[in-house]
Amino acid sequence: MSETTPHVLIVDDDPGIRMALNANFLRQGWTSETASGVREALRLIDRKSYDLVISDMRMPDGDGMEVLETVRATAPNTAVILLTAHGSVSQAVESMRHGAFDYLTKPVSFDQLRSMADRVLKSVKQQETPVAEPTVAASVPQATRNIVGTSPALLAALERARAAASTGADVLVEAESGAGKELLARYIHDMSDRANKPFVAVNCAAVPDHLIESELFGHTKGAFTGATGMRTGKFELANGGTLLLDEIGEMPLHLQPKLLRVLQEREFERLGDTRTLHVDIRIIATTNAGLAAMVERGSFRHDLYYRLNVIPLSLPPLRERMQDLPALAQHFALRFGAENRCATPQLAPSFLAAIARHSWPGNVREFGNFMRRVLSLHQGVVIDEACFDREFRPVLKQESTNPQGQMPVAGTRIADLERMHLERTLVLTGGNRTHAAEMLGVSLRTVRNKIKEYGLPPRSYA
Ligand SMILES: Nc1ncnc2c1ncn2[C@@H]1O[C@H](COP(=O)(O)OP(=O)(O)OP(=O)(O)O)[C@@H](O)[C@H]1O
Repeated sequence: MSETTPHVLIVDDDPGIRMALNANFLRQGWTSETASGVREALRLIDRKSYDLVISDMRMPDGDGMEVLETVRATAPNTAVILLTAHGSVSQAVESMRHGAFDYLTKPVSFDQLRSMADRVLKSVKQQETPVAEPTVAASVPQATRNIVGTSPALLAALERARAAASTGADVLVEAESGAGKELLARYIHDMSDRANKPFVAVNCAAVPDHLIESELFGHTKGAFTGATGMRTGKFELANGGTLLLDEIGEMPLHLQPKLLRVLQEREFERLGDTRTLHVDIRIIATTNAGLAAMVERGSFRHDLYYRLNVIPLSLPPLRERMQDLPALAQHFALRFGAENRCATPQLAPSFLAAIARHSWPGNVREFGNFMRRVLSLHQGVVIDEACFDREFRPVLKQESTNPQGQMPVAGTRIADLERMHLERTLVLTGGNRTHAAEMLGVSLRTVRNKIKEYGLPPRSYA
């Protein structure tokens, strides 16, 4: 934010509102400019820098989300307040106001807008100082804005993450699948002094066992059959920044000593090479299985566990922070509107009440998948409880009444067929993933990945 008077851009296709706000801000001694639509606003944002952009949501040539996305991408220190004429989601919007950016429902009084503007600008200023208050208030850096929610449990996790970020120590994030571990890891990176350096993620469960060593450490040409060229490993790629080892519990036992050495010494060799490479990285590992129990069973080395667990962080499952649901619902609705270049779908209070009656065992991933399904299948209408009832399919429960099921009608998407087939198989095997993998003729890893991809609640499956 500039040290002098704030510079504001008002975007509204209604000339009356535009001129009234402009005159009021100018009277307050602010520098104010106006744009009559999205295109003009994007041109101005491209050329000049503003402390604050106040944008109408619906305009003939686009919507305020486009303005917001552009500002987020190009001017992270510019605050955005969106104005909407649609009041049906006031509760969600109120939560959203604290989570992603500020939001006011029209008609707004100038005083109301002015006091929100002051608060937002103050928050930006705090964020620009080196030691900022941990908060998910409006107009904070990109990473924070992506983490939606204001429940005490989430805020406490973010506060701890910020504290961890400032230390530079390695971190172990433990949470259920889909709860937001990777998001939290990115947040730690973005809040740390490595923010401008690479953030490299490796999903240890997704890389086949025989490839993970070269994936991490790289290899020279001819290091093993099939190594036709030199490959730079993820440790090298992350040099200076952060390496995320997602699902660390899946790290093969035989590789764990080598990983321990990198954690301790920050050095390693590429496969097929004798030269020792030194790296400066922060490691963030995540796990959704009880890693401590794996240590007890001997499937994870205790020395590696203690080395990784320098700062343990946990993120509560969604059912323990249900307060975040309205803001998350609104977040997915806004995203749907932006991605599909349509107006942001409206969510009725009855819909918000319906989602709050379920515990979402697959966490934010399951909830996000559900929102995408509802919004895709009910376009152009207010999303209410009836839409919820039609689309909500409690995983397993519905299928378990008739595990054999009937063949779905032609026209069902292949991905839906695959999901249904996987769910049925899991019902038949009593949730045993190993048996399900055998029945389906795929690897256990594939079953795990598909469970994750479709947002099926992991707890249900042994
Ligand atoms: N608080 C949140 N606000 C917005 N989106 C979220 C939030 N938490 C999670 N998500 C979204 O939910 C999805 C799952 O999150 P993420 O991948 O971080 O979870 P995870 O715990 O790492 O999952 P897994 O253990 O399955 O890898 C992502 O699309 C992420 O963007």
